[in-house]
Amino acid sequence: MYLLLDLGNSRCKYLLSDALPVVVVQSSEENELGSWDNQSFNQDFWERQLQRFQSKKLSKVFVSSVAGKERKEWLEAMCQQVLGLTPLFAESTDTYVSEKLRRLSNSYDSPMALGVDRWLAMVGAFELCDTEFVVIDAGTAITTDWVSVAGQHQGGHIVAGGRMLQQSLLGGTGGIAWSASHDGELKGESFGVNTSAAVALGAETMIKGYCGQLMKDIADQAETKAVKLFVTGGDGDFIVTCLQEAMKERQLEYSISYQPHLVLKGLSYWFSLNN
Ligand SMILES: Nc1ncnc2c1ncn2[C@@H]1O[C@H](COP(=O)(O)OP(=O)(O)OP(=O)(O)O)[C@@H](O)[C@H]1O
Ligand SMILES: CC(C)(CO)[C@@H](O)C(=O)NCCC(=O)O
Ligand SMILES: [K+]
Repeated sequence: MYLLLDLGNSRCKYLLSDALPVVVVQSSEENELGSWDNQSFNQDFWERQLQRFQSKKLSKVFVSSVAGKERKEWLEAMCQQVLGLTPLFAESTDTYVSEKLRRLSNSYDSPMALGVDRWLAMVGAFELCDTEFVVIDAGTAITTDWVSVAGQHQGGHIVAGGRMLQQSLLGGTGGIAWSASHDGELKGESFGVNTSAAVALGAETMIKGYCGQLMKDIADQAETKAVKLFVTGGDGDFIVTCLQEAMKERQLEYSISYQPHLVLKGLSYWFSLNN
């Protein structure tokens, strides 16, 4: 069995699979899919999470991690201790060659500086279509990446996600935190009439505005009309709604594909084909 881990900023997603690459990432007789909250990387908690894989006859552990070097070393030591295996970490590379021998090219001058979750999500999407595409990963951060028909990464965005937008306000201003602590339920429809609602609805509006501008920029700059939009991440469902609204306003008809496990899918291809 292979254990694939997508270690995000707040959650860790895993897939147990008996074969690589994983074409359809879902729970089945052969595959087990799940996730846990990072719990601030509490040692005991993580040991318990990994212990559940001790009975699975693992041969390899493959990891996508956006954490720093120290955290990777910590995870490596824990996998060695609990599972008796040294995990292999995926990296952003200059080029990825697909199953159909098409090339996906990283646009960064230092390819490894591109977040590996972004690269793997692009790899996952690249294996799903041979058109121009955009990947939006709405997790702790929202990242957007645009890839041409020829597989050239055209660049992207990194934006604070919904929860982070709200937390930065609560953390950065004493008055807002105090007022929010005096709120009960969220009150207001699209405009909040207490602090928590004002902050939450403000964050939603920011994200809606971002999606609207993104659709405008894609419509203006895309090479083709057959752009495919791939959406993933914990807030993916909200992003899908926002993109649909934005497309309706502009009479655009791009297809949207919600792929909750795009990073795990990309991780399985990256290790299966290019390593
Ligand atoms: N149970 C949950 N725990 C934490 N966040 C959640 C949960 N359910 C939905 N979310 C939303 O998902 C977002 C986090 O997304 P995701 O689960 O993709 O996290 P992540 O993998 O840590 O993020 P990233 O991919 O940016 O590292 C949060 O902004 C939050 O709004
Ligand atoms: C932006 C995040 C944090 C999103 O998870 C991750 O992709 C990352 O650490 N990226 C490195 C910076 C970059 O992609 O340019
Ligand atoms: K993300």
